[in-house]
Amino acid sequence: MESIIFSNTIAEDLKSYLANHSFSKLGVITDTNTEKLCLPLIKDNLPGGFSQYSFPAGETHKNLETCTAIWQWMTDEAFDRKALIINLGGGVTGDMGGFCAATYKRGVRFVNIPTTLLSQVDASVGGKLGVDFNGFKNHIGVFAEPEAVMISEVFLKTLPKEELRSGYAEVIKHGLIRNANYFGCLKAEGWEKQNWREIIEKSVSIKKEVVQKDPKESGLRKILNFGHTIGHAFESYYLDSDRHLLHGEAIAIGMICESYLSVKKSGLSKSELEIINKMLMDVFGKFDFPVEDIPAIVALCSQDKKNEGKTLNFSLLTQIGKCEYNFNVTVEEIFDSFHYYRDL
Ligand SMILES: NC(=O)c1ccc[n+]([C@@H]2O[C@H](COP(=O)([O-])OP(=O)(O)OC[C@H]3O[C@@H](n4cnc5c(N)ncnc54)[C@H](O)[C@@H]3O)[C@@H](O)[C@H]2O)c1
Ligand SMILES: O=C(O)C(=O)C[C@@H](O)[C@H](O)[C@H](O)COP(=O)(O)O
Ligand SMILES: [Zn+2]
Repeated sequence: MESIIFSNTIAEDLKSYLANHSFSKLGVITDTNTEKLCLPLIKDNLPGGFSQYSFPAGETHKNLETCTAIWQWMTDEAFDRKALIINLGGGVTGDMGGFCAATYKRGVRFVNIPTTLLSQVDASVGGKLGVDFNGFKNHIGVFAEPEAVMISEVFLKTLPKEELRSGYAEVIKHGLIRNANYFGCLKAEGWEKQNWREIIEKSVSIKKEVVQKDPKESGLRKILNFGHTIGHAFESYYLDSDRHLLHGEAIAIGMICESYLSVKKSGLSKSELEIINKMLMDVFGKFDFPVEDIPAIVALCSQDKKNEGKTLNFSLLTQIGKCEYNFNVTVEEIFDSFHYYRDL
């Protein structure tokens, strides 16, 4: 598994990391925001002559077209197999930059420097890399580990509040699936004022523990996907619309719908469902969407990676802090969960 370095002095720590690792060329991948806001924090400590590529920020650019541009840049820069790539950005940069590195000339090494809360607590750990394809989330990708992940809260200073909140959805997920005490300590009111260092370290330890036991998601790792079967469907469906949802916002909707399904299918109590709903509604509010959209959103669930054949497999809660996987859910039950959410 990759080494994860928590750093209060990211520029110095990166400099010494690079001094201790040999590479033929250094490439830095950013998006347009992290180029402006994050690269200046480390740039002076990078070796002269590094090459940089920036793609337009946002999920709509997490696709094969952007990968082609990145692979072209690597080719133009004559990166060989001893090159090292640094992915400096959020989950989109980490997933896509990592995917490009892991496939270029069958794989060059890469280091992730996650700059959003979401990517620090979740996306940069566990080696899931990839891009969206024809409306399906992370449909094309590989598992490959970065050489190292360097996490620093300094980047969070410039992060917009809604992006911080998006990351908080994955934090809530970690408590719900694996640690009831952790969930109990998470704030709803005043959620934006927290000890992020403690939260990042706790979430990373939960994610690492699960991934170490099942790196390629043959079983247990599916619990990290709680809220995502339905959440991804919402995220994809509204990607190009004025109802656009951030990843965590979509997962928050997914976690409410899937907690409702957990009452029906995996024994979650109604009282715990209400606790979960209150937490998520207090933090995220209610997402309004037309009833006519429901069939198309439900249809997107059919491409979820946990499914086997036509069987829709969900990861569901048995209680707060415990999640199990491979629950077969019918299309009608998914419809019910959407109506439940709308009626809250
Ligand atoms: N691989 C995994 O295990 C995993 C886990 C969770 C999510 N994901 C993926 O991660 C993506 C979501 O990640 P994300 O929320 O980080 O999205 P993102 O990478 O799009 O970043 C969110 C926004 O914040 C900006 N930004 C990044 N760092 C900043 C900073 N320090 N200051 C100001 N702005 C900054 C970005 O430019 C972008 O506009 C989704 O594609 C999701 O599927 C992957
Ligand atoms: O690491 C995992 O495993 C996860 O499922 C973490 C999720 O938060 C993340 O969004 C992941 O990218 C989803 O993966 P996918 O296999 O459903 O595309
Ligand atoms: Zn996620």
